[in-house]
Amino acid sequence: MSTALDAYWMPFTANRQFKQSPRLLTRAEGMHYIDDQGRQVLDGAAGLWCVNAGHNRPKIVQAIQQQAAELDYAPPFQMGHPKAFELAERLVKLLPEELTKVFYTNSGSEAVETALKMAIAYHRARGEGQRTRLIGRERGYHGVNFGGISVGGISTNRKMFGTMLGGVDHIRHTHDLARNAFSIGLPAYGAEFADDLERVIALHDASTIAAVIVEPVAGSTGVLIPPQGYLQRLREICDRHGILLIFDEVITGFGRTGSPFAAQTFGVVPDLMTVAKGLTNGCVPMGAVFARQSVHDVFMNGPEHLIEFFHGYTYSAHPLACAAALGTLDTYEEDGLLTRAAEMEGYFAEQLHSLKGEPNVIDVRNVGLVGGVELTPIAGEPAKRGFAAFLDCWNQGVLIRTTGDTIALSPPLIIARDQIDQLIGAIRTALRRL
Ligand SMILES: Cc1ncc(COP(=O)(O)O)c(CNc2cccc(C(=O)O)c2)c1O
Repeated sequence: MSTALDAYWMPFTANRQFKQSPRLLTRAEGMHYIDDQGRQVLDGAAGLWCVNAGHNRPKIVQAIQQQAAELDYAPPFQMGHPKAFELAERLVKLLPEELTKVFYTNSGSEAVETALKMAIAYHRARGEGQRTRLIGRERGYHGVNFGGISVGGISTNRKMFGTMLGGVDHIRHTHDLARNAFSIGLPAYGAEFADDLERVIALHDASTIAAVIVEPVAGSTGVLIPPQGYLQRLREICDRHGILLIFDEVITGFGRTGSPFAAQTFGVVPDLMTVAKGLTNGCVPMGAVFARQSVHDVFMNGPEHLIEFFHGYTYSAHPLACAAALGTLDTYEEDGLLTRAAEMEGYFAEQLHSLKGEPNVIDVRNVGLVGGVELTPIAGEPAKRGFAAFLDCWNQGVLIRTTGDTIALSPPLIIARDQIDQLIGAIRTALRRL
């Protein structure tokens, strides 16, 4: 099948290189893709960190098919449909009890923009409208909209887009190769890195700061695992200064770290939480912001006929997305997937860390069913070794993600031991050839 490739301008892709040698996926089932050559490819990336239940799960497919035939679209402004409310009630039951409200979006980037706006509007509603500054973290990834790249800390995601990135600052990242290389699970050193927030607060004064946003596990930058005690310290500092803490759980949400959410894995409850990806098992675009009752209630003042929060999207709470999410939660619950990463963590870590000592491996990091293998960059050609590893694994029939010179693994949570062996074996073979 020869598909014309010219018109589609692809996202986050080396378009010219791809179109010279395209990689097209045509089907998927369970742990595998089928490419346009009929090759079976093991999915070591859950698509893009999102297909947590594995591909083409029947309950999800049926839910989408049925919904499309019943109610194709319902306006979410001043109108509703039952599944939007049913889904919100089910999601809240999976969350830490403090998080009781669900605001729907259509992606992780939109969830981040929503949370940032919600944080600033919250302080205004409390009479502290001067709290407009947002604090992100170096190496953070919070999607690609202007708010997300402003609080984000990856220069390649920011440098092309001008100066609309004001009103933010960043705390330092938590990567510490010197002390924490090859840590199994949470690194022992680095809780004190959270104290960098006190430096930023001293510079700007807490009275000007609305929120801090971090990924509990920094995914896109190359899987940085939070040092023991680090997130707890961030929480304490935010509480001390009346600053909202936002956990961006677009990647860690829905079982990735061994609990439904990283907040539960690490025992720290944020004030706002952003999710997407695993929310619908990647099948229909959807995101959400989970909020504490205390945040929500500050908005619920004034005349009852007035809109309390002037924000939302045409496709918020889309019926197809809600149906997909409900089918996804059914599948997670039936297969015990929201805690299976905790059961598989030990074996996954054992196999992943067996890569220590392979050529150019300078660190291995893991928690739950997410892992990072950091490689020595080729001098003067950053990311080239990483991409070569990706291509070599692809040619072996295994899909991995690489970010810079780090291999990022986030397989569907249904992965079996022999498939973990296949995944790690393909990486080992690739590393010995690079
Ligand atoms: C923490 C976090 N926040 C927001 C987003 C944005 O979500 P949307 O893409 O749905 O707008 C993300 C998305 N993260 C993401 C998306 C695509 C690829 C990769 C990768 O690291 O290979 C990571 C993310 O990881």
